Amino acid sequence: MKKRKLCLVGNGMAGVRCMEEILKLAPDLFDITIFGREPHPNYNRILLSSVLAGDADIRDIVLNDWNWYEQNGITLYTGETVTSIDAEQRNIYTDCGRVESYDDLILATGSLPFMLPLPGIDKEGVIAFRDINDCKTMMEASKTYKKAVVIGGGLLGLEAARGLLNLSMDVSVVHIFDNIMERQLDPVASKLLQSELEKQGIRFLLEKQSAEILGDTRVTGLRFADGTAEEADLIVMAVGIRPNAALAQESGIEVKRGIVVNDYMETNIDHVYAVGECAEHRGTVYGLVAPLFEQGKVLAKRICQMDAAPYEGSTLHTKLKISGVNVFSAGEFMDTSDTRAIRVHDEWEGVYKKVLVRDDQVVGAVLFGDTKDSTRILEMIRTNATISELQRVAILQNLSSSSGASELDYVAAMSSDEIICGCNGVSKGTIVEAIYEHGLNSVEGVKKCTGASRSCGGCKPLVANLLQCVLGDQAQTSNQKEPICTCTTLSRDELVREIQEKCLTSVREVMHVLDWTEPEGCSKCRPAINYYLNMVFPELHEDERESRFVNERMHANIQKDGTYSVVPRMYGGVTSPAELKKIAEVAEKYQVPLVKVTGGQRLDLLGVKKEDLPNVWRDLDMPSGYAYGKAIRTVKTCVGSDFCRFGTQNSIQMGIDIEKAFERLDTPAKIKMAVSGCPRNCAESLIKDIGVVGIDGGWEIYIGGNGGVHAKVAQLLCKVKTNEEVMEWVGAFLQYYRENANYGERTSAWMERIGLSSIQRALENTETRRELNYRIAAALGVLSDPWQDIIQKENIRQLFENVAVNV
Ligand SMILES: Cc1cc2nc3c(=O)[nH]c(=O)nc-3n(C[C@H](O)[C@H](O)[C@H](O)COP(=O)(O)OP(=O)(O)OC[C@H]3O[C@@H](n4cnc5c(N)ncnc54)[C@H](O)[C@@H]3O)c2cc1C
Ligand SMILES: NC(=O)c1ccc[n+]([C@@H]2O[C@H](COP(=O)([O-])OP(=O)(O)OC[C@H]3O[C@@H](n4cnc5c(N)ncnc54)[C@H](O)[C@@H]3O)[C@@H](O)[C@H]2O)c1
Ligand code: SF4
Ligand code: FES
Repeated sequence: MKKRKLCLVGNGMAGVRCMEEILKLAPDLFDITIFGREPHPNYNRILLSSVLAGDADIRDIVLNDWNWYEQNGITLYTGETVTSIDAEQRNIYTDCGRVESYDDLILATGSLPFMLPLPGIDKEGVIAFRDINDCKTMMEASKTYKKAVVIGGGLLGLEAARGLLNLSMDVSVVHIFDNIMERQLDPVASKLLQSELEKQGIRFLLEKQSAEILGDTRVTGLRFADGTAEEADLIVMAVGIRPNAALAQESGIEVKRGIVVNDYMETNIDHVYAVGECAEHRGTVYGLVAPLFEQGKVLAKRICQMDAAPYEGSTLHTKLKISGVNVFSAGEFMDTSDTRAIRVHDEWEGVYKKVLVRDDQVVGAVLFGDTKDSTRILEMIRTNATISELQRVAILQNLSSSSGASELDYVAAMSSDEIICGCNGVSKGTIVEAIYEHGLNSVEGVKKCTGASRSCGGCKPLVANLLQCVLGDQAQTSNQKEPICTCTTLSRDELVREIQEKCLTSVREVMHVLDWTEPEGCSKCRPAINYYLNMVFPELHEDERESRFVNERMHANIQKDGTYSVVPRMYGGVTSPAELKKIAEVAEKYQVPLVKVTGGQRLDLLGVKKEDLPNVWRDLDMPSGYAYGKAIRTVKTCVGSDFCRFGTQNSIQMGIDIEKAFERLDTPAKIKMAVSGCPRNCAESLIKDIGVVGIDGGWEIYIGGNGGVHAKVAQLLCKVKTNEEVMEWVGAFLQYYRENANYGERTSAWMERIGLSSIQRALENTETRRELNYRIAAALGVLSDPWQDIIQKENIRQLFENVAVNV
C-alpha cells in the first residue's frame, strides 16, 4: 500500500512527541518529512533553564538525535522555515525555495516570546529566553558583563534569574505586580518565594512598569514609568509568550489567539492539524508540556485513523525548577467565595501548603517548601475526587511530612494509578509493570521505556525511589554518572579517582590536566575541586582560599547590608562569666548592633564591619565557631546527667569532647550535631546530621537528620556502650561522609541517595572504622584556627583586607 505523505512544521517538543506516538501506533503508514527553523535536532527546551544554571550541558538535552530521524526514515530539514501553505493544492513552501506536497499536515510551530514594545528594544544585549541561541548568548554575556535585569517574575523569568546568578551576575527581576508568579501562586506563597530568592541573592523591583531601554548600541539600563532606572548590561525579557500562528493565519486557517482546533486537534481545513503551544483548544492555549503531550496522543490516534477519546482540556500544574526551592501549583490557587481552604503554614520550617476545596472536591493547590504531596493532590484534582471529612483532616498530614516516614514509604503507599511523571502522564503502575517486564533497574532505563522523567526531570527522585522499592539493592539509583558541572564530563567519583591516581595537587592543575572546557572553571567546580583536594591530600594540598565561597574566604557570614556576623566557638554551648564579659566588651567596643543566641546555642555578633573583623577576633581571643563554613558547626547539648533528674548520660561533656575532637574539619556540607542525655531529647538530636542520645548503659547514634527546609528525622546508625565508642563511630562516620558525598550534599540528601544500610554495612567492620579514624586524624592534624592565622600572619591579614567581596 502506498504510504501517505505526512509533513510536520516545527521540530519542537510537541510536534516530535506526536510523531513518536504515530510511529508507535503505525510505523509504516506514513512517509514523514519534518521542517524545523532551528538548526538542531529535537531538544528538551525545558532543560534550557538547567543548562543556564550549570546543571546540564547543551549536548545532553537532545531528545531525538540525528540518527533517530534516519532510523525512522524521516526526512528532516533543519534551519529551514516554512513560509506558506497552499491548502487547496496541499503544498508547503519554505524560505529555501523548497516545495513539498502532503496528504496530511501537522502544524506545531510553538510560541514566540513576547517582547515589550519599548523604545530601545533592538539594542544589543536585549534578548528573550526561548532557545539554545538565547541560552548561549546569556552564558557568553556573563563572561564580560556583570549586571543582568530580567523583566517578568513568572516561571521563566525566575529560572532565568537563578541561572544568571549561577553565572556570577548581579541579577534584578523587574515585575509589574506586587506578587511574583501571580499566575500560579497566592500572595502568601509568592512572598515566601520572593524572600527565599532574595536570600539566594536575587533583587526584586516590584510594581515597576518598564518604559525605555537605555544605552547607545548596547543596553546600559532600564528606565521605568515612575522615572527611576536600573543599571543593566543584559536584559532578558520573560513577560510571556504568544502562539506562533502567523503562518496558519496567512494560509487561511482559522486563528484566534492560536490555531483553532477541535477535540481531535483538527483545524477548519481538511487534513491540516495543529498541536502544541500554537494550538487553541476550547479557547485555551497551553504553555506547559503535559497538556501538549496529551494533545499529541489524541492527534496520533486520529491521524492513524484509530479510535481516539476526544481531548477535553488539561488541568494545569507546574513546579519551579530552581534547585533547593520547592514550589508547586495546580488548578485553582486563589481563594474564592465558594471555595474553602485547608492550610498549613509552618513559619519555622518555611513550609506553606494550601489545598482548595469546592463542594467536597479538591480543585487546586499551592505548595511551598515541601512539595512531596504534589502527585497525590494532583491526582485528586485530575480525577475530581470527592474527599470525606476524615480525608480533609489528613490531606496535608500524609506520610511524606511530619510523621518521619521515609521517601520509600511514601512511594510504596502510592496507588498504582497515581501519576509519577506529571509531564508525561506516566503512572506508578506503568513503571512497575515496565520494571518487571523489561528487567529495568535504572532511572535511565525507565525513562527510555516509559518516558517518565524525560522532560523536566522533576520526577527523577520519585522514579529512583520506586525502583528501590521494587528492586531493593538491585536498583541502580545512585551510580548514574553526573558531571560535577558543565566544565567537565567527569563525575564526582571519577574526579576524585583522577586526583588520587594522577596525584594532582592544585585546582589549576586539576583543570589543566583533566581538560576542563573553561580554563578558569566555574563557581560550581572551583570550590568542589578545592574540597576534594583537601580531602584526598590533607597534608600535601595547600588550601586555596580564592576557590572558596565568600563566607569561607572572609571567615564570617556576610549579611544583607554587607556587614558580617561573628560566632566564636563555645564548645558544647557552654560558656563562662569571663567569656561572656569578653564578648560583651567586644560588642560594646565595636558597636555591634545585635548580639543573639543562635539555634545551635552560640552567641552571634551581628553587624560587624569588614575592616573590624580581625580586631574583633583578636579582642575576643576565642576560636572561630565556623558558623560560615561547609564544616563542623556546632554540637548542641542538653543539661544532662550532672544536673537533670532524668539524665542517664553526661551529654555536656560528650558534646564538648566531640566538638573539640572534630572542630575546623572541612566537610562536603555543613555538619550540625547534638547530644542529649536521655531519650527525651532536649537537644533535638534527631534533626541533626549526627545526633547522640544517652540511654541506660550507653548511647544511640543517629545520622542524616535535618531541621531545615528539607526536614528529615535522623535514623539510628548504631547503639554503643562507652564514650570511646561514640568518638570512634562519630569519627568513622564523618570521614566516610567526607570521602563519599558530593561536595555540597548534606548528610540527609546523601543518605537518601545511598541508603542507611550501605553506610551501616561500611562502618560495621572494626578495621574500616579504624582506618577511617586514622585518615580523619591526618586531616585534623594540619588544621589551625583561621582567625588566629589571619591575626598573626601579616601577609594573610593583608590579603584578607584586600580581598574582593564577590557574593
Ligand atoms: C527555558 C524554558 C523552560 C521551560 N520549562 C518548562 C517546564 O519546566 N515545564 C513545562 O511543562 N514547560 C516548560 N517550558 C515550556 C515548554 O518548553 C514548551 O511548552 C514546549 O517546548 C512547547 O512545545 P512546542 O512544540 O509547542 O513548541 P516549541 O518547542 O517551541 O517548538 C516549535 C518549533 O517550531 C519551530 N518553528 C516555528 N515556526 C516554524 C516554521 N514556520 N517553519 C519551521 N519551523 C518552525 C520553532 O523554531 C521551534 O523549534 C519551558 C520553556 C522554556 C523556554
Ligand atoms: N517550570 C516551568 O514550568 C516553566 C519554566 C519556564 C517557562 N515555562 C513556560 O514558558 C512560558 C513562558 O514563561 P513566562 O514566565 O515568560 O510566562 P508567564 O506568562 O507565565 O509569565 C510572565 C510574567 O511576566 C509578568 N509581566 C507581564 N508584563 C510585564 C511587564 N511589562 N513588566 C514586568 N513583568 C511583566 C506577568 O505578570 C507574568 O507574571 C510559559 O508558558 C511558562 O509556563 C514553564
Ligand atoms: S534530654 Fe534528658 S537529660 Fe537531657 S535535659 Fe532533657 S530530660 Fe534531661
Ligand atoms: S514530571 Fe517532568 S519529567 Fe516527569
